[in-house]
Amino acid sequence: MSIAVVMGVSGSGKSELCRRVVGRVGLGARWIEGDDLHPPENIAKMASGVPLDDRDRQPWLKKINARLHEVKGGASSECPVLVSCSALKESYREKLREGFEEGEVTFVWLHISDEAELQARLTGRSQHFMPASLVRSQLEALETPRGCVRLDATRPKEELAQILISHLSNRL
Ligand SMILES: Nc1ncnc2c1ncn2[C@@H]1O[C@H](COP(=O)(O)OP(=O)(O)OP(=O)(O)O)[C@@H](O)[C@H]1O
Ligand SMILES: O=C(O)[C@H](O)[C@@H](O)[C@H](O)[C@H](O)CO
Repeated sequence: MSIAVVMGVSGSGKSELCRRVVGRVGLGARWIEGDDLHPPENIAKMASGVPLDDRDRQPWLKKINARLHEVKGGASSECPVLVSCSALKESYREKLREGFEEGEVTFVWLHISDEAELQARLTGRSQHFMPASLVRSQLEALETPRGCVRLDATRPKEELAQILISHLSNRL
């Protein structure tokens, strides 16, 4: 199974990219939205303006990994699975790929370091729990991923979608 974890700080465009791509890379492709798997206390913490710490993120990462194994059990091997998850640290990425074979999980990093742009994106997003005040902590927590597919998150949305689609198509 081909799993692409679309990662990056809050506001980098993970959900937007997955939403655009999932219906266009083959019938049966799946998208797991990492934010949907946070325990309620994590959501409440972020909404109150306090960044998550390593301990908060452990059950969440474990749940995403477990969901991936479930999907693998039921999926056709030709169908890619997209995951949107910040995956900010190397230890988190290790947790996400636990139990998968070498090469089965690809990290696609939406790279952006422009704090003002990220804040503007989060401020412009309605009905979302993540406050723009947490952008700094996200950038501070991020550990540069190695061996990932790196995309410039400031490029137009559709251009990014096309790049990911062609990457996934080449892997099938
Ligand atoms: N390439 C882009 N250029 C300009 N705006 C973008 C781009 N990608 C996403 N956006 C916008 O930025 C905002 C944040 O995008 P999105 O919700 O996809 O980010 P995210 O990384 O999933 O954030 P979070 O981790 O907080 O859920 C949205 O309003 C989205 O439309
Ligand atoms: O690791 C984290 O701190 C979280 O995943 C955050 O990135 C939020 O889930 C997300 O940004 C909110 O949408």
